[in-house]
Amino acid sequence: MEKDKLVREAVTARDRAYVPYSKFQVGAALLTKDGKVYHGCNIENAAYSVTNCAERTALFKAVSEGDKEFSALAVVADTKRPVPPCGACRQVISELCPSDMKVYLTNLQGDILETTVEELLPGAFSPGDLNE
Ligand SMILES: O=c1ccn([C@H]2C[C@H](O)[C@@H](CO)O2)c(=O)[nH]1
Ligand SMILES: [Zn+2]
Repeated sequence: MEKDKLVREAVTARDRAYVPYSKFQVGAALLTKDGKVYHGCNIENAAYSVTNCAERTALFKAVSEGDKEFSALAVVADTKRPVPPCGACRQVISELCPSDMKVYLTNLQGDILETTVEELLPGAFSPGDLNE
């Protein structure tokens, strides 16, 4: 799938954000190796800290449906610069996606920062560090 199409999917996902507190809508679109797209939006809570970000929503939806092979992720918000994922999402992305996978960080003005999982969290704590 083309980058621009995946970004448009993320914009669609963003419209479904549940953000009564921050009013800051974020959307994500996660492409699987076999061409399926999982949408994610941020979902807030009156107990603020249990909010789930758009990126983790998309990843958790995919894994819970049995998908675990991913080829790209797009994220969008109404930010001046392409929206940077938070630290928690970087950790989860790095656990579940290949390190060389493309991540498209975007905003509503159409700026796109093309990065990779490894660049988002270099030296991430990973399953191999558990010494099992
Ligand atoms: O990359 C990001 C950054 C922030 N948020 C959400 C969390 C919260 O609902 C709101 C403000 O931080 O934006 C995301 O979903 N993804
Ligand atoms: Zn996050």
